[in-house]
Amino acid sequence: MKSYVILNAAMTLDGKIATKTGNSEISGEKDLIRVHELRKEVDGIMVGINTVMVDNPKLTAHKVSNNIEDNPVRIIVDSNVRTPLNSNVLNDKAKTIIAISNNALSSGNNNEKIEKLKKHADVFSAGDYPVDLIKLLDYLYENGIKTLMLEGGSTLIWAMFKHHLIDEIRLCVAPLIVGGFDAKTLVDGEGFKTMAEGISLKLKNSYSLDNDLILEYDCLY
Ligand SMILES: NC(=O)c1ccc[n+]([C@@H]2O[C@H](COP(=O)([O-])OP(=O)(O)OC[C@H]3O[C@@H](n4cnc5c(N)ncnc54)[C@H](O)[C@@H]3O)[C@@H](O)[C@H]2O)c1
Ligand SMILES: Nc1nc(=O)c(N)c(NC[C@H](O)[C@H](O)[C@H](O)COP(=O)(O)O)[nH]1
Repeated sequence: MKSYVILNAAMTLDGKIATKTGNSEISGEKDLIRVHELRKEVDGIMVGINTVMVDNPKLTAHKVSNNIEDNPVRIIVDSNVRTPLNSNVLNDKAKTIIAISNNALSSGNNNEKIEKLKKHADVFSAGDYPVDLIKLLDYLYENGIKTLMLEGGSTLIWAMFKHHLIDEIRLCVAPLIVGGFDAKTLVDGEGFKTMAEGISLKLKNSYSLDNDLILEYDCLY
């Protein structure tokens, strides 16, 4: 069994989730409240290591609650043990799991860093390289994370789609165009070769929040 995964993200109308410089303040205030309500509802929240390095997010429900018990378990997918020790995700506001690769664990080069991380987080290893997402989701489910919010970024979102691990999408489309070959889109990675291989979606809800449009889809595999 694996966790039920809800991808939540905000993109510009031209499909970017950050500018070429990594700036990603896209959602309006009402959408951010929606995101934090969702963080409060789910058991876990997962991001890729680049999102931690670029945004230094807290990944708590701090906009809607001060109660630590409302915060989901934070999961960082970090094959090479790059999580900075002063990251907000290592604060004491919620439990954190750092998922690393078996190669990073067995090389011996990261022993000191792993010991330091273990003071603030659980460290779980799966897959030689990169992190084996299927094993990670099994582990999360076995450890009580039945619902998991995926917050990005583009590379991890691709890997999760490739393995058919995303069940639902909640997307904020902001009325903005930023362009840029190097700006991250909702899904990057290697991509499928044909439309036929693409993930089909079923639109189940759509509504406006001020100037933002919220779209909700189920993934059909
Ligand atoms: N607008 C939004 O909703 C939103 C949300 C989150 C992040 N972002 C933006 O996304 C950008 C970061 O995205 P990104 O694509 O560079 O990085 P990412 O956050 O997706 O992290 C990718 C990294 O995760 C690691 N990883 C470990 N195991 C992996 C696996 N099995 N598959 C894939 N990756 C694995 C790799 O080191 C990889 O480079 C930032 O600019 C951030 O601001 C935007
Ligand atoms: N829905 C959404 N709208 C945005 O405009 C935006 N930038 C993100 N991005 C998610 C990403 O993970 C951010 O880093 C956190 O939103 C940082 O916020 P916190 O410190 O965790 O509250 N997500």
